[in-house]
Amino acid sequence: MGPVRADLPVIDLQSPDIAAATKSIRQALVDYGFLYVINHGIDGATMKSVYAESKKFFEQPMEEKMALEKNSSHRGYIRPDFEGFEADAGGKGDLLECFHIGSGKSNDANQWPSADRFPSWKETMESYYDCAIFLKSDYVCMFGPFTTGSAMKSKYGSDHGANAHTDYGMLTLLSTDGTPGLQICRDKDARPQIWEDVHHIPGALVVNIGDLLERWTNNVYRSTLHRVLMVGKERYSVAFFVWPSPDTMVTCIESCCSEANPPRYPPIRSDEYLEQRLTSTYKYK
Ligand SMILES: O=C(O)CCC(=O)C(=O)O
Ligand SMILES: [Fe+2]
Repeated sequence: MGPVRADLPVIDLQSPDIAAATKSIRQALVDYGFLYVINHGIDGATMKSVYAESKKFFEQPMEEKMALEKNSSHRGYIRPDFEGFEADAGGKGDLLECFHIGSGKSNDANQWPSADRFPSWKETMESYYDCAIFLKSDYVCMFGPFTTGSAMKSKYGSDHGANAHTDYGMLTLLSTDGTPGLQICRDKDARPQIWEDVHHIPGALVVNIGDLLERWTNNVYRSTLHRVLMVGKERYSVAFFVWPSPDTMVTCIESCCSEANPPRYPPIRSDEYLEQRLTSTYKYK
């Protein structure tokens, strides 16, 4: 028998019953750290163009892609076997290719393919980015009023997937081209680990919690271990990572601790935490 299907809740972001939707979101984040959202406002045409542009970029010869290799701000192209998630420390990196875009159109650290050969690349990616930012703001207000940073990653793989890992930031909004492979492991300490398939729901986005939010909520919300197994077919996905603004002090949220359940982690600035995590991920250079 293959892995079971993860029975993740589907949250309708246009639901008129906000109280019920909020309750389901909270429960899903406590139980799984993963959920689906529908009616999220990113239209099918935008999605389609992001995949078409990604495909065109990743299909280029390696030397063309390497001309935009990731810079010190972690923006740009990441070749296969470069991104090593900590969960596999000592092992090899992922056999996936990625392209990272960072927050803000004014951000000079971003790298873009040449406008001659990719006339609509930048515009397409920025348009998706803007939709995701708009969407993210609905979520972020649940956690309090602070501004956020973010990054977007377009990924491509054909033979091997992503090693088991948790995401680092606050939230991840994930879209895939429908090719299966994503799996979650709800109890990271269980042995053997039990993996469940996250099936594709056309048009839905998968939302999951990252380690920073787990830390912020004193482990009330779960950053769930996940991985991507390849099924011998090419697969594209786009992940949008939501981070708090760099100077945010991540100090245990009051309602998540008490005398009996004291904070497990000392306060840390958001940029310090993320830099530590990014540096250890990209140590394979
Ligand atoms: O491609 C996917 O389905 C998941 C990718 C992922 O987990 C990540 O980029 O952090
Ligand atoms: Fe991930």
